[in-house]
Amino acid sequence: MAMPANNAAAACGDHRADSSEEGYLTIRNIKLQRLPHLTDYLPSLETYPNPVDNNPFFHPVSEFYINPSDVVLRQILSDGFLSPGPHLAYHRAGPRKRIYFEPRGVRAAIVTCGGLCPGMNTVIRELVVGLWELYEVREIFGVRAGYRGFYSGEAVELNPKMVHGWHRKGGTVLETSRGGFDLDKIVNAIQDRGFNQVYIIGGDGTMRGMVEIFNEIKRRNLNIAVAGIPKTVDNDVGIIDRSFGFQTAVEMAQQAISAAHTEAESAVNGIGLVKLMGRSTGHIALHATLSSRDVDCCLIPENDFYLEGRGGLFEFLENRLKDNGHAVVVVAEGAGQDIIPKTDQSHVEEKDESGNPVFLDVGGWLKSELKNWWAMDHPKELFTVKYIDPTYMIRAVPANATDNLYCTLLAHSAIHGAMAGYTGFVCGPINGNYAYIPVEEVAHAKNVVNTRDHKWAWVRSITNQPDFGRG
Ligand SMILES: Nc1ncnc2c1ncn2[C@@H]1O[C@H](COP(=O)(O)OP(=O)(O)O)[C@@H](O)[C@H]1O
Ligand SMILES: O=P(O)(O)OC[C@H]1O[C@](O)(COP(=O)(O)O)[C@@H](O)[C@@H]1O
Ligand SMILES: [Mg+2]
Repeated sequence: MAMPANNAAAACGDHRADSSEEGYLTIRNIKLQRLPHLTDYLPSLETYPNPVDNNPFFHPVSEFYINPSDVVLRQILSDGFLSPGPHLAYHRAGPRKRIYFEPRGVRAAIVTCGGLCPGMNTVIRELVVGLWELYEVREIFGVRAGYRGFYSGEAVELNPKMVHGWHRKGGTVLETSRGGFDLDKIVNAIQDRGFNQVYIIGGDGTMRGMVEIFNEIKRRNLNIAVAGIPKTVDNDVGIIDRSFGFQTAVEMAQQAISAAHTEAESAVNGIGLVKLMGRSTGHIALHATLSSRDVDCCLIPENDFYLEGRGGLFEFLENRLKDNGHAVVVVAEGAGQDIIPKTDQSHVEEKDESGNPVFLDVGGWLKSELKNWWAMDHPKELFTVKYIDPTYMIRAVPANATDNLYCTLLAHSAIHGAMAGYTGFVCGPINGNYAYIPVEEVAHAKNVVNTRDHKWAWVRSITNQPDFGRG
């Protein structure tokens, strides 16, 4: 008998559900975020036993399966007096006892979109291996080169043998691209090719596209589950703890900082300047600064800065050079965009194919400003700026061990969710536990550095950098 898997009220017994505000279900002190499910618009879908039941490697015990009423709390820190509840929660990720797809009837498609990020190949590999080994799915396809690949070419058939060593490679074997989002063509192609599970690996832009795909599939009443796996080297996707590949990128960034430090230390009045990725968020710069300890000043898009006068960057560096003889500055690519003088050409904001702003080169500009400043103020003293821009080197690498494990759990969570009939969802860790989150929410939740919290205070206590008038 089919149990409406999404309906936590039914799962918990209706008497325990206190109210059902739109988008949420309040059960006692928990406000559970509603998760889209195929039965929302196809109410009479059949269910099947989970094939993991018969898998000789799992021997599932009763605790193995996740109940529809198992939740992950959004906030684990709260003031008991100020926030007595109800507390926002999401459905917990993991295998369900009954599933909504007959495994041999599944035709899965996997696509990667947007910029590279360490671990993309691991996610693809684990989707293929997980679908094959856990659920006995035999029709798995890789869509080539991003969203446009749905309608512009044939998908590649994948199996565990083919993807065996992919976790050791950087980039994405399926290839990726920006732009090329054509809703009708994409959904027509999904329908024509008979895909009934679509796994989308991408960042904030990709997730906004996924919302449209999911809504269109729903509008057409199609029995197709759409699952998202958030990918962003910038760590700018909200709600989840962090994105996969981010830690690997921070590790790579540290190598650039370490080289800048060596160069600066070995020169008279040496400045090591490192520009790091981070389109409009400074997470990579911040984490690389905190973990390296060699950084004297960290400039991020969330915190405006200025060069001249009291409390400015030049004054700070002057003191640092006097005290230490060298200094290291880390700047995120999106920082300082408002103070870089614009030429007539650069006045027109450039955009990439996906509509993301293309930034002016803050590193190159800062390097020349530093040289001009020193030449003006100390014409007779030696001075060196060594500028390092590792750009793609921090993201075009295989994932480290932690990220590889993380990618595996993400892929398996996505599979379990789609098999359970959930759709229009993204999976990710919240406070260390894997959850399913409606894609609509993830697509609009940006994760920026909070310069008012402890982490930023920690950066300032390590660097002693100025607050640039925010004090
Ligand atoms: N608002 C949007 N609606 C639909 N598709 C979008 C939207 N923004 C981006 N996309 C598509 O998502 C894909 C990846 O977007 P992009 O911003 O380049 O990377 P990321 O997803 O990593 O942020 C591209 O194919 C792009 O056309
Ligand atoms: O040159 P590309 O491939 O467009 O990528 C550059 C951008 O990609 C990023 O790594 C972010 O990419 P996503 O938005 O795809 O995650 C930024 O840090 C950087 O500005
Ligand atoms: Mg993005």
